[in-house]
Amino acid sequence: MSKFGVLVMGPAGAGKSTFCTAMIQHLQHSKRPCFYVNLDPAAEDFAFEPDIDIKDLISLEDVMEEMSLGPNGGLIYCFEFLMENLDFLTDPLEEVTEDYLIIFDMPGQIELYTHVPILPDLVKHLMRGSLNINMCAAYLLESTFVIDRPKFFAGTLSAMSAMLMLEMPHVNILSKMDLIKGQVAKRDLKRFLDVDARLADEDPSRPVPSNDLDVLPETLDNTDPAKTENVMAGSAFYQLNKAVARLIDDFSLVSFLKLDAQDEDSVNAVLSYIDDAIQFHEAQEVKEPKDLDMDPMEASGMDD
Ligand SMILES: Nc1nc2c(ncn2[C@@H]2O[C@H](COP(=O)(O)OP(=O)(O)OP(=O)(O)O)[C@@H](O)[C@H]2O)c(=O)[nH]1
Repeated sequence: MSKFGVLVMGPAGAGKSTFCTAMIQHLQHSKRPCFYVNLDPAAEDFAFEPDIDIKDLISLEDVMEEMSLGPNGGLIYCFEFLMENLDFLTDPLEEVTEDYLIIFDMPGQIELYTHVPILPDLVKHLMRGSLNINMCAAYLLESTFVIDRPKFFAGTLSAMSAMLMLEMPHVNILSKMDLIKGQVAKRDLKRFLDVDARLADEDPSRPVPSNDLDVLPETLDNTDPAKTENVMAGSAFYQLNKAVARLIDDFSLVSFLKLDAQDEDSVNAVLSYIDDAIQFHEAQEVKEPKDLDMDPMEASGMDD
């Protein structure tokens, strides 16, 4: 029997916990069970009480105080401690059935996704060990980053780095779409997302490409003389930006879904992509005849 889960990741403040809350609410409205796992040892004030909370094992505050570590070193220590005490996760997760969506709310320190091998080891344990969880990652970036393109490219690269490191299906998400207000910002977003974005406006569930090489020359604000120097064609900085954009573009590695956590249709659209990535519905369909208490011969059509 498989289990199904999503690892909600992204930089600090990207809207991970808000998205988890919106997903739990939406799943409840749809009468789907979910199991909420908080893996942020610094998180407080949950809208929904987690079913597993890493803070019951170890808290960042205690580690920082007792080990005299800073927030990043403390977080790595907490995850190393979790890896030494995996039963804390495994035992309760063993009980979760295949109709549940397991939501893992992750910390925002980007180091965890890019610098150390802890997360790949944890993901391997969840996906390949006895738990056998079909998982995907949901990587959130703030949509307002699109207006500040160097920030957006950096964010896109960090999403790509997490994708390469974790080797699991990824759903990349532009969060806080409600903040994209005003004609300039909307035009910026639309131009940035180009043709597919216009299609995505018609179908909010359609993923949109992460980048568009045509917008790159405007990557930097040309009203700022200091920055304008960098935009000059041929400058090393410009060429580097262009090469990075082309690399991402050529491999079509990163595309984004749009999310407004306050809009249930938007949450539903993102959830559909997550369900597809983990093949949630296929497993439920297989399960249906058993649920309906059908004769196995009848269910398989062998009595015809
Ligand atoms: N306008 C708007 N604000 C949002 C949205 N999602 C989150 N926020 C706000 O963004 C801030 C950060 O949101 P969180 O959900 O705590 O972000 P996080 O990624 O879990 O943050 P860390 O746990 O610090 O990594 C909060 O003030 C939220 O209210 C959204 O869709 N729209």
